[in-house]
Amino acid sequence: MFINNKTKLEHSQNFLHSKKLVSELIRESNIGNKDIVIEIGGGKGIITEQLAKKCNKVYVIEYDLDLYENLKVKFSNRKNIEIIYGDFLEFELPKEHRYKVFSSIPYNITAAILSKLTSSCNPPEEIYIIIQEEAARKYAGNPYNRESMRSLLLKPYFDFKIIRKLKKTDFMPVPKVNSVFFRIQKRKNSLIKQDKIGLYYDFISYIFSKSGKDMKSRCKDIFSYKQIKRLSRDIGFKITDSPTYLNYEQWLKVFQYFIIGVSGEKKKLVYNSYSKLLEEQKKIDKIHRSRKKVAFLIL
Ligand SMILES: C[S@@+](CC[C@H](N)C(=O)[O-])C[C@H]1O[C@@H](n2cnc3c(N)ncnc32)[C@H](O)[C@@H]1O
Repeated sequence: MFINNKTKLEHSQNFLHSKKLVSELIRESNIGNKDIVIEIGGGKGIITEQLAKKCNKVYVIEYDLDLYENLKVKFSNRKNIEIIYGDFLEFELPKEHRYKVFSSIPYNITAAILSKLTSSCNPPEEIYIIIQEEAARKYAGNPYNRESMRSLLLKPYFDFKIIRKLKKTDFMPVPKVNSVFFRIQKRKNSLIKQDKIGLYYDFISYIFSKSGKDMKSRCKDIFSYKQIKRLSRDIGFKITDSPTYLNYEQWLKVFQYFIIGVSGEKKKLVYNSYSKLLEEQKKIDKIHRSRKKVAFLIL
């Protein structure tokens, strides 16, 4: 009994209980009858059931053995539902096919799930997730929150939208935190040209990894005082603002200026900043996750 409770807590299980709500959420998405959809954590199948009526095929990955076995039985006669046992984080995403994700995700692995999906070489066309409100705001940045390094690194490729807020009582057991229905949509074309995207990643990582609280101190090695003063006037920020005060559009303008107005020597200062950041992140992830590798192939 004790072991069961512990397992359930680790798997972050707050279940939706209203079929009406689930069908509204699916209606608010762009899931259609041609779509192949991955559901992370099927739980008791409340989303799976209705997704399968709307789309071509649903692949459900469930990490709780009891829930997995119940789902297998419940959907044994449904040809367009495939239930897979395992950890989504060890699951191999489709390499070529178009697909979407629809899921009420386990909140304890939000960052790992979103990092896996958005950094894939073939990311989902659309990700519809129920997620903790605070996390959604951080990912989306402006206009829901101030921008973060994460939102600025993702925005060239993805568009974010909080579709609606949910009530705590929409879940059983009732969670302590607020939740939202959130959409991450892959852009048809990146907002930054392919040959400049590496430099943009390095540039943003450099500024956000630098010490100093404001734009003036973080940019001092790449822009002269005169340049940062002019940029602040033209783009509309204060040199004493924190980098998170500038929105994505303003950052694009600062980056454009960095491309044309800064010497090659100064550009070199930002090189490899993104890969250094990833290395540090990897070290942190290694500490957090020492899971056994189980790979699943789908599609
Ligand atoms: C918040 S519940 C949502 C369940 C159900 N879809 C619903 O809406 O009621 C999250 C589900 O993800 C499962 N889960 C937790 N960690 C997982 C992982 N690493 N991989 C796959 N499923 C996981 C849990 O067992 C649980 O069923």
